Amino acid sequence: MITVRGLRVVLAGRVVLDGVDLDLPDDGVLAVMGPNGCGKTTLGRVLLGLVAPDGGTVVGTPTRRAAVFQDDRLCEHLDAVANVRLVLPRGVPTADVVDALHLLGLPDDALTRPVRRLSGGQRRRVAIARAVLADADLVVLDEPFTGIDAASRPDVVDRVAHACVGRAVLLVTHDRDEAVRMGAEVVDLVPVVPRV
Ligand SMILES: Nc1ncnc2c1ncn2[C@@H]1O[C@H](COP(=O)(O)OP(=O)(O)OP(=O)(O)O)[C@@H](O)[C@H]1O
Repeated sequence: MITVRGLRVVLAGRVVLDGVDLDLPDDGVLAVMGPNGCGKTTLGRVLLGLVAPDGGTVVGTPTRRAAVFQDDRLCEHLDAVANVRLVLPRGVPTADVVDALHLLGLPDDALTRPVRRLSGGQRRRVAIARAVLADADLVVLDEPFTGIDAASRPDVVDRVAHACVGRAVLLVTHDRDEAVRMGAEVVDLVPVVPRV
């Protein structure tokens, strides 16, 4: 269990998170919702170790962590298979990587081109594959399904939910239906009210 108590984060002199309490089970999805700027991404970045808390405690964060960030953060000159291979142990057959990318809706002709030449939705699928195939105990998914077309989105959500069974997942989303589909407990983050 990851336990967050009284979390406070100050960025550029502004209090972004204050008094945040939440529990993220080792095997479960917690969806964080709330208005733009309320600190959802910042919370995910704290769990990933990218932002240090200015107050409160975060206990139980596992060592192995993976993420889908709002920007894809792919290695632009590598193809989809090579991007996923970055997080896999040596010896995983290429056919297994290809199968995983197919399951997330990548067509054959998108597998072997540098990812800089893929569409936005195709790149997203590669970023998702890389995060869920990594051997991580915590997966932070920051609006992961943005750019995935409406027709295939439910299937991608289901595949991600299936791939994440047995890990702690923090899902940042603006879509309550998506959170429910992921089997998430939903937490509404309240924006910090500036003191005057
Ligand atoms: N590096 C930074 N330096 C200063 N302020 C920042 C920084 N990153 C984020 N912020 C500010 O912190 C606040 C929270 O940002 P954050 O991205 O966590 O919100 P969010 O809830 O994820 O928003 P959205 O729904 O728009 O993605 C915002 O007011 C933002 O401007």
